Amino acid sequence: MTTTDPFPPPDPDGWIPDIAAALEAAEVVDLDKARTRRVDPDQPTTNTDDTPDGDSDADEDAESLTARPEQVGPPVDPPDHDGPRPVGGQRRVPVLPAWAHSRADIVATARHAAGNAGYVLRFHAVRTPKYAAKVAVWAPIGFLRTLARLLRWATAEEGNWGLRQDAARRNDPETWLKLDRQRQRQTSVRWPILIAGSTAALVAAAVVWFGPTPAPVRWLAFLAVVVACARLGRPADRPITDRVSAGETYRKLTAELVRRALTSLGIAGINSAVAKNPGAISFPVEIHRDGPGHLAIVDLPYGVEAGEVIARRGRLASGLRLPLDQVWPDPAPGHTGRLALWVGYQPASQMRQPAWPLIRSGSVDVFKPFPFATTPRMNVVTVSLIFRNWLFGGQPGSGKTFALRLLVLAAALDPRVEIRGYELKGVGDFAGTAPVLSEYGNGFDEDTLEACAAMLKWLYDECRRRSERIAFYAAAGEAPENKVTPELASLKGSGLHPLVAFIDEIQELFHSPWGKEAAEYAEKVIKLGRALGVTLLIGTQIPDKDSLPPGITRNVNSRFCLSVADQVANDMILGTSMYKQGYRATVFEPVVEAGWGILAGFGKPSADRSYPVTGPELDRVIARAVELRTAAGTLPTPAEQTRTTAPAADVVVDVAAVWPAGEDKTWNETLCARLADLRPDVYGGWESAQLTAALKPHAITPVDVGRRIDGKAVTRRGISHAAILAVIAERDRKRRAN
Ligand SMILES: Nc1ncnc2c1ncn2[C@@H]1O[C@H](COP(=O)(O)OP(=O)(O)OP(=O)(O)O)[C@@H](O)[C@H]1O
Repeated sequence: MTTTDPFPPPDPDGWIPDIAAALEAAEVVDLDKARTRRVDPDQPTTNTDDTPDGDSDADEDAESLTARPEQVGPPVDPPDHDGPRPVGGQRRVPVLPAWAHSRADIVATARHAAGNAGYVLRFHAVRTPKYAAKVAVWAPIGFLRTLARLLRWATAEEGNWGLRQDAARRNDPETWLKLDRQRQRQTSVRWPILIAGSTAALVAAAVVWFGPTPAPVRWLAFLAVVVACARLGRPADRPITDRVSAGETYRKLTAELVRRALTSLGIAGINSAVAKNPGAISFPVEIHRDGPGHLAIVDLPYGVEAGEVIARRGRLASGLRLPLDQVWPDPAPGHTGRLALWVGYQPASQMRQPAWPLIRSGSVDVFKPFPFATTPRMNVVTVSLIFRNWLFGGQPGSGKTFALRLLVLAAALDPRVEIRGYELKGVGDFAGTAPVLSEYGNGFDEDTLEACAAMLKWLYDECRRRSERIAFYAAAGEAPENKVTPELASLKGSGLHPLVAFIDEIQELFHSPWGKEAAEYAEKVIKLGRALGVTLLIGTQIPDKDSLPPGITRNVNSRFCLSVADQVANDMILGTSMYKQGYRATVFEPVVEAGWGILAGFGKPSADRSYPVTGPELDRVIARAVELRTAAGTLPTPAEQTRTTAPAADVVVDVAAVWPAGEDKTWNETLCARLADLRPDVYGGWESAQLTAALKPHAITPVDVGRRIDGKAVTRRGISHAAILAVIAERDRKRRAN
């Protein structure tokens, strides 16, 4: 049966039903025929429109099924006003509206309102000259028009004059005289009122203008009068201000919009169910405001899983006509066919993320959760370090180093935690945290890689030592479950204080000659260390099986997958079939959406953005961590600290940076002087021999460079530009190959 809906679907762009079009489309219904056509309420409605993606939101609107006895939840689109609704039935309206449920929600709503107000203000501010011109033209007209109206009112001729003329035409002097007397009576009252009113207005104006009124008040009053005159003088169809036609790219989430988007996904289960029964997609709760956006809880047709929709997030966003990062589908609690679709007021990339709450104050207890990221709704996501191992994966520029470093900063704020780590990229991303690190290495030279592998072996030995200690305390009844407890972690001399070790860009290690052995130790540490207070944090940009052995990926219990290029990388980091289930970090763009990733291991996986802490903020956190550790007596002294490489100076890159333009060979001493200017703390006082020694590990050999000085030929030690460029090119090639 095909029925003609007299009311077409709302205009998808404006969401205002086109009433004229609806009236045109209306047809006269023969009631008798319509009654015989009426469906047996117990029979499912059939639809001959068998195109799965047909114009379903026009013909198959569950909300218009008034004849159906089945009640599919409460109304899905609440009215725009927040007026009282009847209480009773099966569901009670929450006492507080959804936007007032938490401080974060209130702040988000207020921020959204303030953002809108700001937009309107800016909109009008740039048009001020245009408004001023309009006011200048219309104000005198309005003034004269008002004057004429007042005079007309005082003479009381309006209406009366016409009636008197009529009486005169009918030769009815009695009526004429009566009307004239009435006019005279009215004018005798109105003229004094007008004269007194005008005088009072003039006096008030003079007082305001010439009196002791502050200048801003005076000008405001003048402006108010002028604008009022302009309003009275403007043509009825020409407002002074322009209409604010469009603000942000936000549109209210409605059931119709959700239904259209879901039916456009091409999921056979949804389309066939909706074709048979338009109420197959239902909304158990009203669509409501939730933080800085709207939330729709959707019950999908029987047999369709929320994961199937989540996996098609891009198509869903297309169906909603919104940017991808404004549309956040998630599985909802209840059953697997329940979807929580949250649509933000703005794309997430345009929302301002609050600062990490621990930058200014506070410490961390690694046995308790601490803030790590925010959700698209700007809710805080907390994570923990103890009894966990972490894997961070993502392509270059996805923000994995920042995310990993955030955990190191959190660990630094718990003075009990011993921290050791290596960054194998060699750019000094962790150099700022060095004061609190017991062991630190930076670089991808052989010494650093060997030291990093040695740290993993040391961690494994430490795990063995710790397991003996745990056995001892368990026997004494102090380690229930044979795990480190907060008491044991705090007990000086227990040897069971929390230990956090990090390795960023670990693929460099696994590809090195120490890779095989290191992978074995890493896997053992991950398996053994968890209960013993040893936490390993790993970051990698190449999650294939050579760069990240499966034994490691299988055993880590906390994962943060930032932007990745493909399904394989996604599932290597998050675990098998996560991509299929709809957890796809491929949707994030590197750099643009840096810091966004799928966090798994803390309940339901979710898309979150880690807090970026860098520069002075990072220094601030480390300064506080140093204070805490000094007070607790756990700050590693320089003598205790192991440093395998000079921090954060890559001599090859630095030589390339200071190379004199246009020269293909240059003296070492020229370079040393320039290097000292670039980084006085690292290269200050370097001489030619030192530079030669520093470049030797990179296979850059010195050459003799001849110059003419004061007419004499002088030959000294130098370097060829080509050698430097070759080393850099080789590094780039290796990185790309990785
Ligand atoms: N949570 C975040 N929020 C906003 N911007 C971020 C965030 N994390 C990182 N960024 C930005 O992304 C840039 C790259 O971050 P990061 O160095 O952590 O990436 P990466 O994945 O380690 O890349 P690479 O492997 O190239 O070093 C940073 O310089 C920073 O500007």
